[in-house]
Amino acid sequence: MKNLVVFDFDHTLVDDNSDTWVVKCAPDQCLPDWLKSSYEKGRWTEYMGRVMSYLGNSGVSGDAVRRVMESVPFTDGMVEVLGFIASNKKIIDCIIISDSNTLFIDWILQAAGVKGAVDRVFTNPARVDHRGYITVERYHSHECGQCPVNLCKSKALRDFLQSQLRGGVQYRTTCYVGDGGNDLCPVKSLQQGDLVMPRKGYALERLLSRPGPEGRALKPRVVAWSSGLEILRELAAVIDALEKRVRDWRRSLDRCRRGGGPLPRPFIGNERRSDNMASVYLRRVLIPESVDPSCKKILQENGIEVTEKLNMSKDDLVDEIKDYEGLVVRSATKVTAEVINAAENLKIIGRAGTGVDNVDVEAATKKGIIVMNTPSGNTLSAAELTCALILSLSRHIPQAVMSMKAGNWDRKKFMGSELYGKVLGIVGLGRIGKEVATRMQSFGMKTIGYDPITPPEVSVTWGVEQMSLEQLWPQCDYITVHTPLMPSTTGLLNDAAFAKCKKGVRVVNCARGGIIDEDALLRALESGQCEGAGLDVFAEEPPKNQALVNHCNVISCPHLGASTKEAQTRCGQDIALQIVDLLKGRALFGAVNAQVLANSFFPESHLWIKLGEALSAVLRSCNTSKQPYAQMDITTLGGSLKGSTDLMSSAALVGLLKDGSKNNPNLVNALTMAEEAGIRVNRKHSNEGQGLIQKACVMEVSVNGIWYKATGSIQGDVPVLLDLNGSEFRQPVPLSGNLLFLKAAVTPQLLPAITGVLAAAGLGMVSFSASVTHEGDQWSCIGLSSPLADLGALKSLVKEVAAVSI
Ligand SMILES: NC(=O)C1=CN([C@@H]2O[C@H](COP(=O)(O)OP(=O)(O)OC[C@H]3O[C@@H](n4cnc5c(N)ncnc54)[C@H](O)[C@@H]3O)[C@@H](O)[C@H]2O)C=CC1
Ligand SMILES: O=C(O)C(=O)COP(=O)(O)O
Repeated sequence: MKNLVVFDFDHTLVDDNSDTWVVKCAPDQCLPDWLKSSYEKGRWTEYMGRVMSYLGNSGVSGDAVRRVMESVPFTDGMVEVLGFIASNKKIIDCIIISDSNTLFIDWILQAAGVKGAVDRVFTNPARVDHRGYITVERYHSHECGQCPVNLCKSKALRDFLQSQLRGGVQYRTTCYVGDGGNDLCPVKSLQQGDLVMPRKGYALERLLSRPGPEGRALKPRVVAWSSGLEILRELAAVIDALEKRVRDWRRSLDRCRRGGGPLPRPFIGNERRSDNMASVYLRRVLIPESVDPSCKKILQENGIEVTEKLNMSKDDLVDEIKDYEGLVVRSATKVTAEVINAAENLKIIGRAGTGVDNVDVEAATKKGIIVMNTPSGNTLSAAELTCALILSLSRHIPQAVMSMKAGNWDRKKFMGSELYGKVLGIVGLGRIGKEVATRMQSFGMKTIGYDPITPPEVSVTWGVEQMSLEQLWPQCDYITVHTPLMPSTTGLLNDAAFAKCKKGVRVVNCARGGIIDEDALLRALESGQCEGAGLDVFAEEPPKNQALVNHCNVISCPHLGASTKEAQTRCGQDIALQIVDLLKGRALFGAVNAQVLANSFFPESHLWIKLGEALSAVLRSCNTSKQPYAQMDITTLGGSLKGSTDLMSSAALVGLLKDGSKNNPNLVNALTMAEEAGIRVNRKHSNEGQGLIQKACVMEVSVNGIWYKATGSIQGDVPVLLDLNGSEFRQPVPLSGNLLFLKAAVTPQLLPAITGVLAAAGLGMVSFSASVTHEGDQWSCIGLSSPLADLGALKSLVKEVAAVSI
């Protein structure tokens, strides 16, 4: 039996509203007032029709709209969720029911390469008409009094379920993931055993948590989510439950075979784990600091041996790490290049938290070790501590507490100032920066900020106006930093920046020591340019130099941003589950250095990885000079390989670099190793398949100015060669086994002479393919029962010979 996942689109799969995103195409990126005010409640599709006509009339082409739509951001973790669904298609069907339109959804899914996860989309039909304008129509008419006129999601879902039932498909569990008020109607029709996943902080969650009938009468289980990881976990649990059923069923079958029980009913389900190349073997994990116990428990429940050894010195860690395939740390453990290079077996470094500045990610990548963190587990706790420090600075709470404990009652000394109406500058508008902004706005603070990546039109939707740092410094009463520690953020707030600030500015650092230059801060505090600082983090932890900590206007904490029960539980669980998901080949979440692996969880991707490796093995064998490679060009062809170019390039490099390199190349380090070996890598995708071949990979390598080229594809479950060095194989050559490639002018004597050599070596011919003749020569590929050890005897018969075992 299958499971069904139903997604809303806007603010669920994507982190914005695709219909309002389209305004970015409009002249000056805004719509005229007459158009905006023409919206009538419940008649959104008609309004969108007018918006699209307006865009058409303004000269905005369908292609221009498509380009803008392709930039709509996916919600955190949703691409991974879709990847997971795509790799479990045998047991998960997935549909989208949305008030957007067919064009937008299609473009956005296609651009992210996740369309394969979705079986059906129920939304307003849209098309580009003969004028090049986009037109949108209502999805259907319905009689539900509670939904907008164009779409009742409940009816769409009911109709789909009924038509599936007619086709013999009944779902075991339906999981509905949504955010908005119009998701309430379908959710009410779900049954016991189903699951509703409302997005945290959005209308659906509020409606479901009301004490009224909506919340109470609901039959399905409700689990709120804020990132795709939580959805992934629920879906993974559904699959685990299914796998348990498979195990139980097998046991019953065994019993029956031994004559001990009735024949169990046939079981239909996905008994095969996705066998992609990202699956990693992990037996032992070391935890050298205090990580929530749930981490150890989850890892152990999944058959991993866990050793906790706290307070290890650097040398102890260098000694100890050799025996482990996994390492889980927080911020105190410094995972230096020395530690990494001593870690002979290490495959994963898990950071139960956000910042990875304590891990030498570059050294890990070079060694092919995956580094992953739990990016959202402690966001709220860090944001709350930041707010607490801002409040404490404004009212001198810590100093007043200390004074009272010393027996004083000093009301004058601790005169504060209100936050209301003050300006808070937020440098770094990522997860934590955003949460700080929305919380401090409730105190009436004006929030301004700077972030080189977060678009101003996005931050403005949560009340933060962006500007340059030059403009920001002089306006702020308070400044808080929320960037990672990197060369570009080290000393971001330094003497020069303090000089530009308002006299009496107060600063908070809950991100990383060093983002605010500590010496400059002390000077600013002493001169009165800075009136107070709230510090949770220090350049050196614990700080040996106590000058800042001891300053009367500094309030400080020993790196407590993530130290809440909730954050620790989330981070501990998240990192363990992420490791388990990776081991089981389900999904890759939170990797900071192995994004290329994320695509390896899509169906068929393991075959494409195999093809990349096989093509490079063929080309490697052609390079008889054994000179180093200067360049590799990879082109993927065909729409469905869009998004797989990087993965295929890394796979091809793995194949190319395997020869003669000391380090083991893998998908994580292939690109870095190629760079080190001086190989220029060019990656390209073209949506056009070549001739009849709709999906293919073309790989070319150059050695000493000579180019070798192979084109391959997948047929059934097998990588095949279509073309070698310009000679086309009309009958594709399966790339497996012991293969002999020969280039020669076609003569009647050639084949008997070759078979004679093979027979003399005691080898049988398993297969034979020949290319079309190219410039008088033909490439042949002979499959052999065993590898031919000595190619010498063939060299006198042919122009080129290469042997490879795949
Ligand atoms: N005190 C504590 O216990 C905790 C500290 N942290 C620290 O907070 C940092 C931020 O965490 P998140 O918000 O989750 O990360 P995030 O990745 O969501 O946001 C960081 C933002 O900084 C921006 N940024 C990068 N360079 C910048 C620059 N030069 N100027 C301005 N902005 C820049 C990025 O574009 C990004 O939007 C982490 O890197 C970590 O070091 C995180 C959790 C707990
Ligand atoms: O997650 C982060 O970046 C933090 O700074 C939290 O560090 P911790 O896990 O508390 O050592």
